[in-house]
Parts: sequence; structure tokens; C-alpha cells
Amino acid sequence: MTVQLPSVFLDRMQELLGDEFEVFLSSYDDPKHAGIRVNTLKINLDSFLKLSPFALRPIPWCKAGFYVDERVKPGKHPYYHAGLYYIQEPSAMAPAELLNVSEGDRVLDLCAAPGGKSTQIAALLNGTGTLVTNDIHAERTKALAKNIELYGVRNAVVLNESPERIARAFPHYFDKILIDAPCSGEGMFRKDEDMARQWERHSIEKCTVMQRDILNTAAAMLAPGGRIVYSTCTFAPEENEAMIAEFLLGNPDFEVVPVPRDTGISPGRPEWLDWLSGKNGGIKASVPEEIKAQIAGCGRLWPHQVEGEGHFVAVLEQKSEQAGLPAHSAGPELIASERDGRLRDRAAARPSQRSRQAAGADKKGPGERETLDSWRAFAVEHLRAELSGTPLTFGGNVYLSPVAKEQLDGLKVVRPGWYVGTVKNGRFTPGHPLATALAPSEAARTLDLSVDDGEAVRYLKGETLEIEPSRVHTRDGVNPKGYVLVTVDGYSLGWGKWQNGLLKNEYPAGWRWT
Ligand SMILES: C[S@@+](CC[C@H](N)C(=O)[O-])C[C@H]1O[C@@H](n2cnc3c(N)ncnc32)[C@H](O)[C@@H]1O
Repeated sequence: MTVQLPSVFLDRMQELLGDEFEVFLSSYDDPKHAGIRVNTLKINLDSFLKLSPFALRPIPWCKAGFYVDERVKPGKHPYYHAGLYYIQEPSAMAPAELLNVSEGDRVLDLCAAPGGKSTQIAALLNGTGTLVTNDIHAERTKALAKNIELYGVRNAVVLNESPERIARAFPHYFDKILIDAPCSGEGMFRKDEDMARQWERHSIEKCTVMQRDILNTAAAMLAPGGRIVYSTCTFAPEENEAMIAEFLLGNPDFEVVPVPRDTGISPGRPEWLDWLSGKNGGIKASVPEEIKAQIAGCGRLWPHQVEGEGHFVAVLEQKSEQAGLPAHSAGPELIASERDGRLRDRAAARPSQRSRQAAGADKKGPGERETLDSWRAFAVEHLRAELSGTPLTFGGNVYLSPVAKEQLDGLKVVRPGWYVGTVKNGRFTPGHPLATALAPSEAARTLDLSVDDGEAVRYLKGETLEIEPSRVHTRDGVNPKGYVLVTVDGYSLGWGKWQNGLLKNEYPAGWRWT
């Protein structure tokens, strides 16, 4: 075995798995499983299957998910830069599928960076409803925002907040909430050996403190009758079955919706609650049989049973659909825990100042009316579609948001919506995310580049291209001179500015092909 597994981890797993342990252990000798998930916001499945440069094999629990051979390097292809697929560990594709997202839903992805599951939810929303996506770690929200933009998501708000502060702003608001909880990461050991090296027995306790807080806070944001999906990429029952049992005891208005078994996902392990109650520092109270029966309805993806690194998932639904809102209590603590690992609320800057700063409001810029007029004039000249969303301005930046500005007041907002551009010195400059989310039919001018002759890669590297005027496709007789939506094989990549046979490259420096 190449991965060095912590001996305490191995002892625990042997105790838990018994006869199954050897086969579990031998799975660490198997190759890692790599997957991509087709971004159906930009391309439908049939078209991708025809276009795919890689051999694809379906992932049973995710309609848009496919196994690929890791050696094909899917991140090194222009289609990746066009946001046609997201590279994602196969078992990590299960939780968002189980959220049962319907078009028009209000969805919260509470622990979202770098955005794998958020981009999946956005594809399921299909441009409708609202996605609020959040991560408590500011640095990680940069990757989250970038992925939201790369994948052409129009209806997302990106936050960098504590769950408590979001709950204050959005009480009982969301139809669906995903908690892909911070966890001890035991399912990542094969993929990321550092995780194995850093794993310590006590990290499980630290994680349970965070998980308990996040789960109970999420319940306060759920609309009556809504659904929470809780997932981890760890095997520890403290973070999984016990966390859900404790939640159900404290929140009797919730029940587990059993995970379908037809895709190879195996049941939760209620018997491990008994194992935990026998441990020093384990479960403090006994768990009623009725709750144990529900725990069996949770799902486990095991690396020795399915082609995936491992995940736990629980689908929780709030039973009451009445308008009278339930009072959620934290319930009894089942697991002994250390409070010192607790994440505290962020330092309190003046709330309205915080949200304005994050979205660029405090930069000196033109007035709101002037800014919106510039955006509208740009849209009339360069776009051929009515774009939905509430136009919001923060300084000279313009966003189309799925929520009203007041709803974000006091929150640390990374993106209040779809960033469409900025007014500077009286001129509107379109944002890169506007381009990535546009279909070619929505732009007045397009230029299609091909993968085959290397032109697409040259564009992605930031080169200026020589382009004959006849290659700029125009709508409604507009002049080819001006902003052009650049596409690869028909899928949007970014902006260019065409004039006199040259395409000035507007692909952002930080996004370039290296
Ligand atoms: C398992 S990762 C999420 C992976 C992500 N869902 C995806 O699919 O790409 C857990 C995330 O939770 C974040 N996190 C940790 N504590 C948090 C908290 N109290 N509230 C919100 N996010 C938190 C971490 O920064 C981390 O990015």
C-alpha cells in the first residue's frame, strides 16, 4: 500500500468493520477514481457525449457524472476553460443529487468552497430560483466565486459568512439546504496523502462541534417542509450517524428520507451508535429504536463497494408544511466534545459597511442611475437577450441579482449576483462572467475558434489574434467592430475586441492557460 494510514484510524476501522475490514483496506491499493460532471447550464448531455474528447463511463448516482481516466488530464482542455464540465471526485456528486432540487427553488449551499456541489446545484436549478453559496473562509471564497463564474451561473449570491449571520438574514427562507460539512476527511486519504498525515484522533471531536452548530443553524433557515442534505467525506460515525441521531432527537419535526439503494449507496450504520455509546467520550444518551431505524436510511458510499473515495449522506426533511414556523432547538448533545475547536462569529465590522466593501461599493464611482444607464446602453448594443435578475450597483460595478439588495444588508458579500460589468470613466466595460454565462445567440457579435487548429488555446493564453472580418458573426447587421463573444466550438470563453483584422484579447490575466 502506498498511502500511510494512521494506526489509530486503522484500529477504529477494524473495530467498526469487522470482517469487512480486509476488503476495505485492500481498496487503498486500487487506483483513484476520477470524474467529471457535465455542466448542463452550458451544454446538454447528448451534445457533450458527441463532443467529449475523453472516454466516458456513467457514474450511477449522478445523471451528468462520468468516470474518466485520470491520465487524460481533463483540466488541460479548452472545453474545461469553457466551463463544459467540472472535475469532481465521483462520490462527492451524490449529495447535491439527493437535494432533489426543483427549478425555482431557493437553495443554500452553506459550506461551499471551492464550489463543486454549488455548480452542480446551479445546473439543477437551470437558471431559475436562487442559489446562495457560502464559505466561512475568505480565501476559499475566491475559488468559489471563480467556479461560479467559470460555470456560467447567473443566479447565485456568494457569501463569506458564519451560518449564524446568514440565519439572521434569511430565517426560514430556503427550500433546500446543503451542508457539505467540514470533517476529518477520512475518505480523502487515498486522494490526498496530506489528509492522512494530518489526521489526528481528536480532529473528529473538533469537527463534531462545528457540525452540530452548522446543522442546527441550518434548520433555522429552512422553509417549512424543506429539505437539508448533510454530507461528509469521512467514515467516523461520530460525524455521521451520531450527528444525525442527535439532530433528530433535538428536532422531532424532522425525519430522514431514505436514500435510494439502486445506485450502490449502502445504508447508514445504526449499530455504530451502540459502539459509540460504549466508548469513553462517545454517545452520552441512548438512542431510541425509532431513531435508529431512520439512521439506516442514511447513505454511505464505501471505497470497497463503489467506484468512489467515500462519502456519508443524510437527507433530512422537515415534516410540517404549515405556515406556523417550528421552533428548532439544539437538542441534547450526544457526543462529548471540546469547545475549543469552535469557529467563532466573524469580527464585527459595521454590517452595512462590510457588505458594501466586499462588493466594491466604497470605490469612488458614478451614481447609481448613471451606472445603470451605461449598463442598459451596453446591453442594447451588444446583447440580444433580456437578462433576468435585479440590477444592483456597488460603486461602478453592476450585478444582476436573484435577491433584493436589502436582503444582503449587513452580510459579507463576495458577489451579490451575476457580475455583468463596471462603469469607469463614463464607459461600461463588460465583466468576464457576463461572457462565460452567455449563449452565443445572446450576443450581437461572436467569433468561434476551434480546438483543432490551436486558435482556442492561443486565445486562452491571452494572445492577440488576426481575424478576417468575415469570421466575426454579427446579428441584426451590426458592425463587426467592437466587443465580440469568443467561443470554442460554439461554447463561450470570454470577450475580445475586434477592430481592423485584429482581435484584442480580453481574457482575464488570472484565468489564462499556462
Ligand atoms: C468539505 S468542504 C466543502 C466542499 C464543497 N462543498 C465542494 O463540493 O466543493 C467544507 C467547507 O466548509 C467550510 N467551513 C468550515 N466551517 C464552516 C462554517 N462554520 N460555516 C461555513 N463553512 C464552513 C470550509 O472552509 C470548507 O471549504
